[in-house]
Amino acid sequence: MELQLALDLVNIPEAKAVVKEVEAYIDIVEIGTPVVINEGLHAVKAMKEAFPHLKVLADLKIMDAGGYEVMKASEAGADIITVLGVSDNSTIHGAVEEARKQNKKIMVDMINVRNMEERAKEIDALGVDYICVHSGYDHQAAGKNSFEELNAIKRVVKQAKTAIAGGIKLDTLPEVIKANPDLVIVGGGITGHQDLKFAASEMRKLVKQA
Ligand SMILES: O=C(CO)[C@H](O)[C@H](O)COP(=O)(O)O
Repeated sequence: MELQLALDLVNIPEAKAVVKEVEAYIDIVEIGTPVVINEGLHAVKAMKEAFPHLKVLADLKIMDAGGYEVMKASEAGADIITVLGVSDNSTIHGAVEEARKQNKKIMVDMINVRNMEERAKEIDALGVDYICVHSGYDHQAAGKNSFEELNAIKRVVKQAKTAIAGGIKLDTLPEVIKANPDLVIVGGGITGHQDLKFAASEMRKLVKQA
């Protein structure tokens, strides 16, 4: 099981400073959607240049023009790029095709997908690398999480790795781990903790024990 740090509410220097503190405990660093909106793909490039040993995920949440967007993120140095599960199959197909050319990976974010099992099965057949259940900030504010959705996709996904994101904290991580995802994505559970190193190292211990 791997641990991904999501960086959402920071600029490029702040993002680098956070990663410097916790780089020993994480497998993947995510340049979150708000960072890409604020800073552009320069943020991906800057992170890859600063931490070439870490995998960098560009959380573009692609909804259209899958091939083109994946090409641009790849040029910036992203190793993994996100596409939305609610997008058209042709978008996901284009993203996967381009990722194969560039030797990159595609993660499909299942945020706001309603027919979770059925859609996860279809997306798995499109050859994506990760399928990620996700309660976004607006759902989290309404007290929701994706723990049940993880069990749902685990029942049907045969090829892709499974991942979960959205409001995971040190105290809820053990429950998440019970469902055995391949990847756990944590943002505020690390960046909002008073001791970043402690939170990241404890999370790593739990994730690697599983
Ligand atoms: O993609 C995101 C929001 O859309 C976040 O990166 C993801 O939810 C992880 O962050 P957190 O653990 O703070 O919820």
